[in-house]
Amino acid sequence: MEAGVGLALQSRAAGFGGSDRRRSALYGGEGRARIGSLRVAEPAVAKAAVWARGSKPVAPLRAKKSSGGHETLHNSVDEALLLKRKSEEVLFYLNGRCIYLVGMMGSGKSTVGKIMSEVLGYSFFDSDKLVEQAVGMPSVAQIFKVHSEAFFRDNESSVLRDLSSMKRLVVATGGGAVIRPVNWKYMKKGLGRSC
Ligand SMILES: Nc1ncnc2c1ncn2[C@@H]1O[C@H](COP(=O)(O)OP(=O)(O)O)[C@@H](O)[C@H]1O
Ligand SMILES: O=C(O)C1=C[C@@H](OP(=O)(O)O)[C@@H](O)[C@H](O)C1
Repeated sequence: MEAGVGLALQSRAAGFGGSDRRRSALYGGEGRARIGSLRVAEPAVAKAAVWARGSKPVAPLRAKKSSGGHETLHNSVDEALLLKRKSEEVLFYLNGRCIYLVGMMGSGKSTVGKIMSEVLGYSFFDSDKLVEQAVGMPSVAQIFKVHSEAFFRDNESSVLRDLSSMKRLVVATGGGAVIRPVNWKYMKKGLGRSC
């Protein structure tokens, strides 16, 4: 998810898309990312100018040598703040539509989802937790162990089906949810529901 945030930022810097009005609102007209500051570990990035909101570009930031020898870029930006600003920016366009976060295990879906849901005034659901509650077991690992992965996946699909009829949700899916095509059907149905 960190890379995802970075990508989001890169796409912001490169011109995120959308109307000119929207882009100028996001980037202050210069077509550049106007962000607070950024704390992100990006592989092998030598230098970057970070445009601080409301000021001239700050001096290019020197990459720091990390133990692995790769240069990484660390800035002092609060990703949570960045996510909050991004959520505020997209809220108008969502019109109550749900947000489904997909990604590898441990990529940050739940962490990011909770932050976004607070800003958006949406309900947050972690599909893993809903499956644990539905099955009455304390963890996904236990479900895998006592029942099976297929049993878990069946319940995961049932949870996503139920969520697909709701609105104003941020849903952090399990890393393996994307394996089943039916889950994509449910997520797309959920995305299509607006206020
Ligand atoms: N942007 C981030 N920067 C650093 N650590 C993060 C970030 N997002 C999540 N984490 C950490 O990574 C781990 C997995 O995050 P989590 O949200 O549970 O991932 P997922 O829901 O995709 O499995 C947690 O320990 C969390 O604190
Ligand atoms: O990738 C996977 O197959 C899984 C990822 C986990 O979700 P997180 O991505 O929330 O860790 C959880 O659904 C289960 O352990 C299966």
